[in-house]
Amino acid sequence: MMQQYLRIKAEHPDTLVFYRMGDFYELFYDDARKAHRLMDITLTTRGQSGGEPVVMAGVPVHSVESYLARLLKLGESVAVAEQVGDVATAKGPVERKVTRVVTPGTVTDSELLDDRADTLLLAVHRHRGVYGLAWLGLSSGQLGLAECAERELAGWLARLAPAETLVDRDDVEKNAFPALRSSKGTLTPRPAWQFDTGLGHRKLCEQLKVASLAGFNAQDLGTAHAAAAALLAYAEHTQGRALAHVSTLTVQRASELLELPPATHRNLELTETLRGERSPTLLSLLDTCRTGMGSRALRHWLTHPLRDRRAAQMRHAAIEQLLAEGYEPLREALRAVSDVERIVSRIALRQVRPRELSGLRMTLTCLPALRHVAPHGSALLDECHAALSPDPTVADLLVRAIAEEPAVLLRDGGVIATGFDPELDELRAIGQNCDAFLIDLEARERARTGIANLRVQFNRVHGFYIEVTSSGLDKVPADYQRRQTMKNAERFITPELKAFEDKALSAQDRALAREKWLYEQLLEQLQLWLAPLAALGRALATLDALAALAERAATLDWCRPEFVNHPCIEIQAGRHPVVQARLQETGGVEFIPNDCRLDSRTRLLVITGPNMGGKSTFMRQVALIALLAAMGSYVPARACRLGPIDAIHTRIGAADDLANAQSTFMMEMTEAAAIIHGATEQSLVLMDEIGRGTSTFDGLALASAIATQLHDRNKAFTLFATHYFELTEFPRRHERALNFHVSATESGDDIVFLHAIEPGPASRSYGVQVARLAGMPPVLIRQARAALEALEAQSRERDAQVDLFAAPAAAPVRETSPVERAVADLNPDAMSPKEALDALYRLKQLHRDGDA
Ligand SMILES: Nc1ncnc2c1ncn2[C@@H]1O[C@H](COP(=O)(O)OP(=O)(O)OP(=O)(O)O)[C@@H](O)[C@H]1O
Repeated sequence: MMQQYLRIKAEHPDTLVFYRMGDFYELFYDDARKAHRLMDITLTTRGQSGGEPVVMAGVPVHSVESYLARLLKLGESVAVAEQVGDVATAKGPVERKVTRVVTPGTVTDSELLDDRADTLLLAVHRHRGVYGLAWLGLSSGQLGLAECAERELAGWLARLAPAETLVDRDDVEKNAFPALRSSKGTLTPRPAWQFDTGLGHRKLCEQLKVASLAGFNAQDLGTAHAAAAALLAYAEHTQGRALAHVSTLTVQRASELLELPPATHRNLELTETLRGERSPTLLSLLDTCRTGMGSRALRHWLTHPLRDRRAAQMRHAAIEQLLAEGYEPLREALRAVSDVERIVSRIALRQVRPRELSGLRMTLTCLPALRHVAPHGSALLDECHAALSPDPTVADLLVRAIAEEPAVLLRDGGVIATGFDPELDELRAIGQNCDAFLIDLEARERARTGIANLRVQFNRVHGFYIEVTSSGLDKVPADYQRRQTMKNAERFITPELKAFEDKALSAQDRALAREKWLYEQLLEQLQLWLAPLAALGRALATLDALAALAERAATLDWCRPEFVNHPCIEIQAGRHPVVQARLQETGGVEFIPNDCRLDSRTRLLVITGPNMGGKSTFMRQVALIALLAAMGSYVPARACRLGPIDAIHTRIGAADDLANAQSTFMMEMTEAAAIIHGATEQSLVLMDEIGRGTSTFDGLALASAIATQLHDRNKAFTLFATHYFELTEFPRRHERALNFHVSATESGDDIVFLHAIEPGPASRSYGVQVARLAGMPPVLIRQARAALEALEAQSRERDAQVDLFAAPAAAPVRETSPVERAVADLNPDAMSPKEALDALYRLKQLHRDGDA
């Protein structure tokens, strides 16, 4: 048996192997030690193999799913080796085979998956500075390809949030992907040869059943094809079969998406709070979907907003229609809907459970009612409607084939409906007639033996038996054979009962085998309907997400944003949706709405004001409104008009990134540098207190240089919050900049925040008052106030004014050397090899002369 185990283990060296032994899955040696460490299951030793005691740990079969879930969460993969041989007839150990490999990126089990987020498997391949990406949602059937530059990789990882990423083993050893280190999913090294462009192209064509990828606009993505080769091979390997439900491909080009760098994802708390929690975030506020499919669609819209605003506009129009016609009946109807998208994938992978099929049946039968309440009248709603009428054959088949309330597992029987298959019905009838036979037998035997309390019974271990208590033992007839002795009774079997037992048990076995076969046939038939069922899943998901957005718009009083083609961000009475919701929950304090107006003449706002005044909240709300509009949602404002936006960049104070050994200041500058390099005239940039991580002079100098750069060169729409009062001079010298401040008033020693954004610079900073509010001891506050007065007096006395915004002196002009001039004169295209060699000698000579 250990030989068999070691053979299986050798095929799965990087994966924990669960080896089925009776009612347990056993892990051996290092796998056992690891399982002990990760899940605290008891280590034991048993027997010896190769002279060493065998270290093992076991997991009960009935609770295996919960252990798998825990291991997947920890990023581990598991190969499950089942007994496939016949226990009764096997000589030596029963044959075992790995029947499934469960990995973080390829699970499809509804119990192991997060309902409300997609689980993606990603493969990344690097070739000549280009990164090829290929990803697969095994439980949704979506396949995607993209290529990007190194600086964009982190953005893609943040957007896709893969559960597992496949990379070339050599690259892992060379530590070639620093961006992957900060990605949360599991990193799985794969052999280099699996990342092959030609192989990938072929595999993609086979998968999609096409001769060329041109139809998907994916022809020219060689590096991504190489990633796809590894991706598809791994997915098929873990599923043990082809992926019938993966029939289409999306190519995503970064230039088509509104760019949301990882810092923006984090700072705006889109799907996770800064502390890594799921709520309160923008998504948790938005997601009132009735189904997991709807939640996943909504998350996708939020993390993949498109620059082209047509898709968003179609969603806006659908929401308007839902608001006009009523969305509640539709949301009610969606409660009865199962996760069709995942069920369809599991049908394709032939892993679908009986209860999932009865869920699908329920969904299909309630579709007419759902169609009735789903509003028409917008392009997107009409498109969804069209997918809500799948061929009735599927529903009919499921009604006939699957029992009203099927068992959880096929192996328990009771899955196929009565009346579907005459042979199964007959086998079942034998089992059901059992009761009548036993009652009859009991009566006959009592009469024959005269033992009044004789009982005919059954248990799983001993089968059928006749039980006679001690008082009746002397009346037991000769044809009774003893089966078991109890404390106060004996159990017997008779030839008649034995014959019946054989028939009943074999009928039961045959019924189970028949059910299994019928179920497989059913799955085979369902393969014909995968495409329309997948379209149904998508339509239901879209309707659910739209209805949730409509509900949010109505409940939270949001408005439909307007898109225009000229550059502008105009928001009237905008609110930060998450802060507003929190204020309402915690004490009924009113959120103060604020306007924002940026256009081609006003591109940068310098925002000053006290700590706690609401600067960060205001800046974030502008970004959230722009993002909500781009994803197709209504927005928290009275009115909103937006020009084209290509990216939202944010630089907002963050904690030290200790994991990557970067100081706060280094992080601050790295992020700011990325913005300076990436922001365009169509980008929205939030800069919150840049420069505060270093000394005052350094910080001020850098902040003013960064503001100048953003204003003069990038020309991005910029909200620039700062505590450096000196920067309020900026707008006087820069025509497209304006000062704004958050208002506050003093009442005695106390400060009252008004949270209103008003034109002009702040008059003072109120830092000491805020410290007092925070509970600093009075003596400390007095000392700080005295020091502040002294500093202010000193600064008034200093008359010299530094010109913070003066253009730097031009870099000194350097004389070019004779070698450089000679190189500039060369024209390699017009040279013969001989001339080129001569030129090389001449250059060498010139260089030598220069040194001399
Ligand atoms: N418009 C508003 N209406 C009501 N309350 C607000 C508003 N804006 C902010 N607040 C409240 O004030 C708190 C502080 O806001 P915020 O963090 O935006 O201040 P800040 O000016 O950026 O402070 P700091 O300079 O210390 O970072 C928020 O948590 C919120 O409770």
